[in-house]
Amino acid sequence: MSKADEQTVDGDMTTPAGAGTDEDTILSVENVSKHYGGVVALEDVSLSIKDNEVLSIVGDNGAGKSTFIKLLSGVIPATSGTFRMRNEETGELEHIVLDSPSMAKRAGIETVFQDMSLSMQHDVASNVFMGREPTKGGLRGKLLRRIDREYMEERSIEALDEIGFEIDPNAVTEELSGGQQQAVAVARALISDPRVVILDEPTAEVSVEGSQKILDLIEELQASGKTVIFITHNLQEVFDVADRVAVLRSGSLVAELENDGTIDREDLVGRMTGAIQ
Ligand SMILES: Nc1ncnc2c1ncn2[C@@H]1O[C@H](COP(=O)(O)OP(=O)(O)OP(=O)(O)O)[C@@H](O)[C@H]1O
Repeated sequence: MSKADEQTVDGDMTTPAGAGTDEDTILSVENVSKHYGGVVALEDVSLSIKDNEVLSIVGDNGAGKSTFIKLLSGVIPATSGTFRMRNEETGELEHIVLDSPSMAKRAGIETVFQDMSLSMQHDVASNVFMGREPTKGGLRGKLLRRIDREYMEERSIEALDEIGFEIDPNAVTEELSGGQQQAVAVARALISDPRVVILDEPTAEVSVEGSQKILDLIEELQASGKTVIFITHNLQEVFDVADRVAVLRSGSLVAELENDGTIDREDLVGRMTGAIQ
């Protein structure tokens, strides 16, 4: 059953999913623009991302989707605008600076880019922990600390199991299917227990079967309390798993729609192309 159907059947009609008040917001994007020289990639985008929702970002080629997630993941700085994130302790939305990937990670935002940035010749456990290898040993500085391979393998199995995949931690990554590789990339993102997970076209290079597993994985992430931002060109996937849809066109946010069964595919396409203003 698609998300829209579920909400039509089971939804609380008094508070439509994602209807959102400020208290629901986990990440607030405020008047954000990105210009590359004279090219306007994003212009004055404001969007509240709700805690624990699956938000899909759609738009035609060049609409600004990649730019938007590069800003959220600290890969490129915004030209102007503000980001605020809910502080878990105080409950307040607090200004965050997203000037580098490590700052985004520190804020609790992890991104799985379309290329997944996996090291294909290395095994699964090495990829899950890439750059964050746990160590053990090192008695009063006399022994060198060494990588805790046993822990890496155990934790990789667990992390993959949590998202519904059973993959040998010693398997060479290039020998996995596209869907399994995507799962390894997601498991790596989850190792630091982020609050917001961004998936950039996770099904683009994956078989139909694999795509369904990725959609299930998105639902698992949501069930485990994560907020998911999901970029796709496949509108059926949007209808299946998104709570809300944000439409970008020529760098502007032109629509925010609840996936409550009322979105008309042609209307959505029209908003993406500009046929509907
Ligand atoms: N590094 C860059 N330098 C100059 N212009 C850029 C750069 N990156 C993106 N742009 C421009 O910014 C605009 C938005 O591009 P972006 O890649 O964010 O769109 P997109 O929605 O992700 O497109 P696609 O679906 O094709 O990936 C486009 O006009 C693009 O040509």
